[in-house]
Amino acid sequence: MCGHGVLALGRFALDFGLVPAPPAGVREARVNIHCPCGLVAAFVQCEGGRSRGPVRFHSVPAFALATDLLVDVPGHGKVVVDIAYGGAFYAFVSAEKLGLDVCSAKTRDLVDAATAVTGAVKAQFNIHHPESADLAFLYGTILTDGRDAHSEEPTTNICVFADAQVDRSPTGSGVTARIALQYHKGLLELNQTRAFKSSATGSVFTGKAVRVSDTLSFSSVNVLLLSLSSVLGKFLHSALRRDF
Ligand SMILES: O=C(O)[C@H]1NCC[C@@H]1O
Repeated sequence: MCGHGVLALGRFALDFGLVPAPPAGVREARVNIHCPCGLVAAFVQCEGGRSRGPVRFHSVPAFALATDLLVDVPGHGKVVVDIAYGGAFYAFVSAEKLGLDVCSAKTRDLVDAATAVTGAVKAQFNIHHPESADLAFLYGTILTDGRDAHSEEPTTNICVFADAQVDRSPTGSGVTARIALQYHKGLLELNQTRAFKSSATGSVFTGKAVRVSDTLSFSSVNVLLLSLSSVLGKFLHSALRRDF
C-alpha cells in the first residue's frame, strides 16, 4: 500500500467514473482498494460529481512487533530500535541516535544511516507476520525526530524503503505503523489525532487509531488516516526538498 497512492487513486477512481458519485446529500464516495496487505478504503469528498477537498482512508490493522530492540549497526554501534507493522514492517529510530537531525541533515546521510539500520535489523532480527509469510519482511527504516509523545505540533520523519528509496510523503503504511507504536507505548489514545510531516518534502498526513481489533492473531489497532487533498497536490508535484 502507498499512502499518497491511495489518496490519488481514490480521486482518480471517482473523477474517471470507476466508482459512482455518491447520492445527493452524501459528501463522500467510498473507493475500495485491494492492496497486497489487505483492503484499504478511501473516502473521497465530492462536489458536483468531482473529487474535491480532503481524502481520508481506513488503513489496515497495525501493530507494534518489537520495542527497544538492541541492534548492532555498522558505523553506529548499538542502537535501540522499534519495529512496527502498518501494511509493511518498518524499523523506527530517532535520527538523533544516529547523530543526525532529521529536519536538517542531508538526505544522503539520512538514507545511508537508515539503510544501515535496515540491513542490521534484517541480519539480526526475525520478522514475523501473524497471518502472512509474504508480508513478513522489513520494508525499510523510518528516522524520526523522536517526538512521539502527543503534541499538537507535527512530528517529522523520513521513510527510506526498498532499495534505499525515499518516500515523498510521511508514508501511509509507515504512519499507520508509527501510530500503532505510539498507541502501544501509551503515548496516543484512541481517536487522538496526530500530524506527521515528511522531512523530504514537508507534506503532512494526520491520523489516529480508531479501534482495537482482533483480526490479527495478536492485539492490533486499526488506524484511520486523514490527509488534505491540497497537501496531496503539493507533494505529487514536488521534488525532494534537499540535495543528496
Ligand atoms: O506510503 C506508503 O505506505 C508507501 N510509500 C513508499 C513506501 C510505502 O510502500
